Amino acid sequence: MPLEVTAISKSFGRFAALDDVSLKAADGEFLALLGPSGSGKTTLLRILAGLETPDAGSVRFDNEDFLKQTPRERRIGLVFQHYALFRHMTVARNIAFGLKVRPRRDRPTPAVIAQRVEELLALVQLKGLGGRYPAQLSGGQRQRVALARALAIEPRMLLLDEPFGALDAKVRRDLRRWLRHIHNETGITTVFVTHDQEEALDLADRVAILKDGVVQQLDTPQALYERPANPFVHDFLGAALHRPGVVSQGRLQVDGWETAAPPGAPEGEVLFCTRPDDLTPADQGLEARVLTVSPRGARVRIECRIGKQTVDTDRGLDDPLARARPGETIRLAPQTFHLFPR
Ligand SMILES: Nc1ncnc2c1ncn2[C@@H]1O[C@H](COP(=O)(O)OP(=O)(O)OP(=O)(O)O)[C@@H](O)[C@H]1O
Repeated sequence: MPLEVTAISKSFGRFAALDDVSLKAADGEFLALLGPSGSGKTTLLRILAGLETPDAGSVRFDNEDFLKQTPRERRIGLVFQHYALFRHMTVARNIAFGLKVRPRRDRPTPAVIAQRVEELLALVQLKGLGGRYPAQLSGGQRQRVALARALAIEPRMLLLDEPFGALDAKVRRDLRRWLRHIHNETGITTVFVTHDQEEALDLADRVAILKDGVVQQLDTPQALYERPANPFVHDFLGAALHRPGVVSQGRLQVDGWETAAPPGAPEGEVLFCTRPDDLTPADQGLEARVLTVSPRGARVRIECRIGKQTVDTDRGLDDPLARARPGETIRLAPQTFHLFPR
C-alpha cells in the first residue's frame, strides 16, 4: 500500500478534529474523503500535505515516514477550492512555477520546462492559452491551470480539496468527467475532499465517509449503497426514509407493515432504512398517505407521509406510483432495506 494512515488524531484546543483515523490507498487509487462540514476532511488532507502536524498516529507513503518529511520532500500536488494562481504571471509561467523554483541541481533546462508546460496545457485542454493571465480565464479554466501547476512537478500523490467547490453545477460535472480522465491517463494516487456525495461517488474508486473526525466507512460506491455500515452512512448517500421498527421472532414490524425479517436481522428495536425511490405500491407494505402529486413534463413528483416522515420521489408517467391521488392512503413496499439496532 503506498499510502497508509494509521491512528491519526488531531485536536484544536479541546476539540477533536480527527479521532483515531486509519485508512489506506492503493497505488494509483482515487480516494474521496466525504463528510459534512466540520467532519475533519480538510484537516486530514492538510496532515497528508505536511501543512498540519497530528497529535498522534503515523502516515507512510511508499514505506517512507511522511511525518518526518517536509512538504517539499513529500512531492505532493495540491489543489484547493481557491487556489489563487499568481495573477501577475501568465498561465504558462504559473504552470512552470514549481519547476523554476527547484534548486539549480534538479531544475530542468528552460527548453525542457517549456516543453513540459506545452504537454500540460494539452493535457488540461488549454492549448494555446499559455500566454493569457488568470483574469482572462473562466473559473473552470483557472482550476484546470491549478491542476496543471500541481502536475508539473510530477507529484507522487495529488491532494485536491473541493477543487470545483466554487463553480456552478454544469461546469462541476464537466470538470468531474475531465478529472477522472486525467487520473486514468496519469495514474497518480489521488485523495479528493468533498462534501458532495454525487461528486465523491462519481469520481472515486473508494470513498471514506467521515463524521465528527471518525471514519464511518471506507468502501467502494457500490458497497456503500448495498451495505451501509450505519444509519448515518445510509442517510448521507441520498434521500432516505428512516423509521423505527421492531424485530421479534423472525418478523419485522414497521409503520403498519409486518413482514419476514431478513436472515441475521438484529432482534428488538431497530431502525428501518430505505430510499423513497425504492418504494413501489403493493398490497402489503408501509402505510403511506399521499400528500401531493405534481406533474413535471415527463416526470411526476409524489410526496408522501410515512409515519412521521415526509418523503418525495420522482417517477416516470408509467410508474404505478404516478397514478396515486392526493389524500389517499396506499401501501408501499421497499425493494431493499437495511435494519440497524436502535
Ligand atoms: N486551525 C484550527 N483551529 C481551530 N479549529 C480548527 C482549525 N482547523 C480546523 N478546525 C476545526 O476542526 C474541525 C474540522 O475542520 P475541517 O476543516 O477539517 O473540516 P471539513 O470536514 O474539511 O469541513 P468543511 O467541509 O467545512 O471544510 C472543524 O470543527 C474546525 O472548526
